[in-house]
Amino acid sequence: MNILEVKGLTKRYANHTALDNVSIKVPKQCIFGLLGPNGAGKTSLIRSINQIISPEEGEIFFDGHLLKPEDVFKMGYLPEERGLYKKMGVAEQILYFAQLKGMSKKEAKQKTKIWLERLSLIPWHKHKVEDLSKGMQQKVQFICTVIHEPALLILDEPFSGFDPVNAQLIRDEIIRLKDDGATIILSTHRMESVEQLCDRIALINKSKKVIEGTQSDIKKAYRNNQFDLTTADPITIQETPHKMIHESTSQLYGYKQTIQLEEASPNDLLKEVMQKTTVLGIQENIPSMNDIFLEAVQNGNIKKLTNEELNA
Ligand SMILES: Nc1ncnc2c1ncn2[C@@H]1O[C@H](COP(=O)(O)OP(=O)(O)OP(=O)(O)O)[C@@H](O)[C@H]1O
Repeated sequence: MNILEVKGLTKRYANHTALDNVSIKVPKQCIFGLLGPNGAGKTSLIRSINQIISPEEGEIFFDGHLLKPEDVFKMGYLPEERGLYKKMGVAEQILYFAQLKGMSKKEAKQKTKIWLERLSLIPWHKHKVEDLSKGMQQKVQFICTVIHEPALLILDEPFSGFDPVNAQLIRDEIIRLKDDGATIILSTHRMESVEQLCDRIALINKSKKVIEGTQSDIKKAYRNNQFDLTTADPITIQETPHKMIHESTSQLYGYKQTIQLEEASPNDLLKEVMQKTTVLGIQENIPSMNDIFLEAVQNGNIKKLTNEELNA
């Protein structure tokens, strides 16, 4: 079951088309990475889902029905440009946003205490927001976004302004929110977080969706038959169809090289190498999401996913 389905969305600003016939499907309780270079159209898509802007064409379905204004109460949106009232107290502000999203004062108070404890903000709860460091303010904004336990959370660069320890804390909280039943759309340029968190990914480039699928299907599609091979002695792989693309000598243990297999299988490679020396290790070089992003956006190399029809 999809919590969100976007069908054929087109958004134009004056004479610029920011979204061109974009469709995505976001299944319930997944972390969905919305990726794309600057200016691709991600914010335009997020704002359309939040009903901040109106697209010219297309439809958005939320939880099985055509999106309606009151669905905003079941969503939480952390925009890239943060918007807290700097002169307001920390707890006061969280309570304000919680009630704005429909929570009773009693429930909002209970949840505020839990979240302030979770994110180590209890000593600051009476301070004005402007007294807090940037990272602490980011934590307050995160709480304001999630306090009403929305079914759909849209987080735009949620890790910006955080040190590595607090970024990990927020990553852990995102996983906890998913485990508790929420669906999360995560828009970020931090590819290590995408690798760590996202079940599914859509890549938007130049206003169009160019890839959509599970992280594992996307990685399978971009496998390039490269293997890191470590051997006891330095050897040269000359025989076709192997192509050695890099050789480096490990100072600690064995000799490592990266082999590009053309026609051959890893077993063929191993058979050949085993006649010459001892194999200490072989591992497939799976492209990272960062490699795939660059390949798709810079080189325009868009691979078809095997189950693409499921995502069309
Ligand atoms: N209000 C607007 N008026 C005119 N053009 C706009 C407006 N908002 C966005 N655009 C243009 O639409 C395109 C898509 O912008 P959008 O903010 O959706 O991209 P993005 O993928 O979120 O980028 P980034 O990663 O830099 O935040 C850009 O070329 C942008 O200049």
